[in-house]
Parts: sequence; structure tokens; C-alpha cells
Amino acid sequence: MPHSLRWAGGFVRPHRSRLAVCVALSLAGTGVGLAQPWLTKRIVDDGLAAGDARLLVVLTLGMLGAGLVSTLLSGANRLVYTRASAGVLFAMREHVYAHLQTLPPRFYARWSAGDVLGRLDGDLAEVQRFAVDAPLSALNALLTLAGAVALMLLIDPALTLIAFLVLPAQALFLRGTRPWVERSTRALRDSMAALTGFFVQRLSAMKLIQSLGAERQEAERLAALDRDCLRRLLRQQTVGIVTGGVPGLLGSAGTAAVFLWGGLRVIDGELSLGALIAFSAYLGRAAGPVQGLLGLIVGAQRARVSLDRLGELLSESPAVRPPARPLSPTGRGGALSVESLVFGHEAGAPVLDGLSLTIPAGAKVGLHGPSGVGKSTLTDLLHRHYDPERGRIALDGVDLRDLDPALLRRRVAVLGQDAPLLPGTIADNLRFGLSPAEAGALDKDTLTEAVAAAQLDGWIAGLPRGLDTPVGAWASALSGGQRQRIALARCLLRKPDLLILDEPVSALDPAAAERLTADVDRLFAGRTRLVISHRAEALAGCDAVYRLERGRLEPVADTMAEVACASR
Ligand SMILES: Nc1ncnc2c1ncn2[C@@H]1O[C@H](COP(=O)(O)OP(=O)(O)OP(=O)(O)O)[C@@H](O)[C@H]1O
Repeated sequence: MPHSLRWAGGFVRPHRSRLAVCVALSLAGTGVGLAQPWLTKRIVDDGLAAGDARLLVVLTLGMLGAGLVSTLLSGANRLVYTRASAGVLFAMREHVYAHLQTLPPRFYARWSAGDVLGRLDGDLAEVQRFAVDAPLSALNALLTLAGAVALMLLIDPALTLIAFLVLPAQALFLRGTRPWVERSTRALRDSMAALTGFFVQRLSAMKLIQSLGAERQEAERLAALDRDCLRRLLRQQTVGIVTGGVPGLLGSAGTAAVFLWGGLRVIDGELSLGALIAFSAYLGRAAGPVQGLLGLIVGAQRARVSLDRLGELLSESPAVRPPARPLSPTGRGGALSVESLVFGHEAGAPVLDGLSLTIPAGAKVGLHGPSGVGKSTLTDLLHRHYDPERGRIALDGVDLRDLDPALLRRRVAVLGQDAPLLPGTIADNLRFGLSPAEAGALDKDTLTEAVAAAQLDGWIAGLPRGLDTPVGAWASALSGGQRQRIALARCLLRKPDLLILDEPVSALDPAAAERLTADVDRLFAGRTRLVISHRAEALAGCDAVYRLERGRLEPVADTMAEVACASR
């Protein structure tokens, strides 16, 4: 917890001056707020009871002025506070997102998107509330309480004692019900996270749900989650009603006692009516801060749970680290050399076990092998999503671990079987990943050229908005072939030295597969290519073909016969 609090504190620190302004505005607001009951007392006792009309006018105007100042102060406070509080939340979220961007595919295979989203959303907000709101609320509450108590003591010390007799009972009650509050809140948050997870998973698998006719089961599953959420929501509300109601009742008993004893003293002439009215107003103002302070303890416990959950996410370590002093490659031919590579996803179970491969600059090499043998794992290693456990991978003679990962991924492009696109236009997707300067330097002619080279020009010319056509949130309105060709045009614009084609034609029919292979060969002629495929069309024209088996590569003499045999 102390370490996590330090982590959260690091995001609050840059906003200290804004928060100090909030405290100053709160102080001023509290002062003005506390002056109002005092003015009421003077209006009743010195204006009304004494029949002083001039003083009555002055005090009433003072009351109006105090109301105006109080509104302005609280408005300004709210704006400054929102700026600081949102700044803290956004900075924390950006920090967690930056960490998520360093995590390997293995992390995304293990964690559900709903779970990560729940932590990015609910847990971060909980921590932000505690880190920013709690100190300010505590300070505000303490100041208001101290001011109210001081003024109550000034009006009547004995009455103050009577008023505060109920406070220990209220405090004890709230303390006792804390675990109940915490349990019900946690249960509700779990249930809401389950609902978020449901939508994240189901929306991306809607086609599957429809294809398998699982709509009814899924609707029932959602209804069950809703019922569970409603049950927990009602329980949390019941807890809220009780934990808010009982202290409220105790407070009313305290107020009744103040009015009874204070009223008797007013009747006896020992206390003025205005003093009793002002006293009761201060009593009302003191009750809120007390409950607020007790509520902060519950807030701290909730924040602790959220900090733990965020800590789990942040303790996931990146699989690779950028080198302290990256080396610059001497050549730019895209020659690849893999030496005695050993790597496994689980300790002691290597997927690649002593694999060696050399691809001279400009050569096209093919690779195939049974499903699950480690072909995609090899691609992930070549793109440095992981580092080898043993052995070495070098691009143009430089170990990948010595290259800046961003530069490596510019020089090595992967065209996979599913070419995911991001929301935006076709042009946005073509420019994706380029720096603003590079993207700005790409004029429409260059984009059109790349699109024509990828044989998308006919299709794009038929679209009313051409390259500015949005691809939609999931790009599901495009065919697999169209998505793949957009990805191919994107690869072209990045001008890689080494192109890895991981099952590039698996979604295409034989004729389209042949066309795509021929286009890639034409567009990337002279550049190094590694083609991973089960399909003979994709492996056509390779300088050498290897079979991946038991973690190593075996050269294949007759590619076509081998692949045809493997695919039977
Ligand atoms: N994130 C992961 N965590 C644990 N094991 C994994 C992970 N990714 C892959 N594996 C395992 O590593 C092995 C190689 O998987 P990989 O995806 O590289 O195979 P592949 O040859 O590309 O298969 P396919 O041709 O079916 O795509 C498989 O046994 C797979 O279950």
C-alpha cells in the first residue's frame, strides 16, 4: 500500500498548486458559509427583536452578498478542482496504457479485455477519487467542523456538549457498518465488471454467436448478469439507506435535544432565540463533515482494493527491453540470420529448440509445418515481441537485442493472415504507424500509387469517398482480401527491408492467392522475404523452403510435392 500510494501521489504532485488554490477557495467558501448563521442570529436578535429596521436592511444585504460570494467561490473551486482531478485521472490512465503497450502477445492471450478495461476504468477512478478527493474532502471537513464547533462553543458551551453527545454513537455506528458497506460495494463492482466483460467479448464475437445460433442463450446470460447486478445494486442501496438513515436519526435526536434544552432556556430568558437558531444551523453544518470523515475510511479501503488490482496489471513485465545504447545497422539489405534459437512460452517446454536459419539479403525463403509447431512464435521473435532464451537473431549482422525496437519494426514488416484495421478512413489506415512528419509528407499521389500497386485502385475508385472512405469500427464491411491488400499497401509505404508473410493467403481462393503472391513478388522484388504458409501458391518462387518440425528447420528438396503432401 505505501508503495502504491507513492505511485498515485506521483500523479497528484504536478497539480499541487491547483489543489492549493482549491484549498484556499474552500477556506474562503467555508468562512463565508459559516458567517451566514451568524448573520441570521444578528437579524433575529439585533434587527427583529430590537426593532432596528436600518440594521435589518444592512444585515439582509450582507446575507445576500455572502450568498453571492459563496456561489462564486464554489464555482471557481469546482472548475479548478475538475482541471486538477481530471488531470490526475488522465495522467494515471496514460501511464497504465503506456505500460500496456509494452506487454507481449502472451499477456493479451491471458488477460480478458473486460478485466483490463475494468481496471483502466473503475479502479483508476477509485484511486483518483481517493488520491485527489480524500485529502481535499478531509481538509474541508476538518475546517468546516472546527469553524462550526468554535462558533457553537462561542454561542453556548453547554449546548455544544449536548449536541456532540450523539457524535460518538454516530461514529461507532458508521465504523461498525464499514465492512458491510465495503462488501456490498465490492460485490456491485464485480458484477458491473462482469457486465463490461460480457459486452466486450460478445460484441467482438457477434458473428460467431449468430452463426452458432446462440442468440437466445447469450440473451439469457445477459439477463442473468443483469439480475445479479440488480440484486447487488439493491443490496448496496439498502446498506446506503441504513448507513445514511441511522446516523441521520441519531442526528435528529441530537437536534431535538438541543431544541428541547435550548428552547427551555430561551423560555427562561437564559438564551436568545437568534442564538438558538444560529446554533442549530452550525450543528447542521458540523454533522456533514463528521460523516464525511468517517466515509473517508471506507474510501481508503476501496482505494486499497483498486490499487492492488492496478498493481497486478503494472507488475506484468514487458518481455523485451530496449537497449541502453542501440547500435545502428551497417547495411540495409534485410539479411536475416537465426542461430541455434531456443524459445518456449512455458518454462522447460521449448517450442523452438535450436532453430537456425540464414536468409541472404534479397532472397525469398519459404517455411511450412504442422499447426501449432511454432511458426507464429518464430514471427513474434523476429519482430522482437520476445527475446530468445538461447541463441541469437541478427538483422544485417546486428543482434535484434541491440537494435532500437521501433527501428527494428520499421525495417521488418509482418503481413499476417488476419489484417486488422483500425477505425478511421482507408487513408488513415495506410498512414497508421508513421510519424506525423512522415504521414504529412505522404501526398495523395503516393497513397494512390501504393493502392494501385496493391491492386486496390479499381475497388477504391468505385467508392464515393475513395481513400477517405471510413472502414468502420471493426472493418467488417471489407472482405478479407480487401483488408489484406490495404495491409499490403501499408507495408509498401513503410518500405521494410525484411517482409514476413505469415499465412498471407489463407483466407483467399487459389486464384486470388496466386495473384497476391505474384503482386508481393513484384512489389518486393529484391527485398528479403520470409513466407510462412501451408499453401503451395504462397511458396511459389522461393529460393529455399524449410519445414519446421520439433523446433528445428529441415530443408525441403521438392517444395510443391512436400506442401501438397502436408496439406492432404
Ligand atoms: N501465449 C502463449 N502462451 C502459451 N503457449 C502458447 C502461446 N502462444 C502459442 N503457444 C503455444 O506454442 C505453440 C506454437 O504456437 P504457434 O502459434 O507459434 O504455432 P503455429 O505453428 O503458428 O500454429 P498455426 O499454424 O496453427 O497458426 C503451440 O503449442 C501453442 O499452443
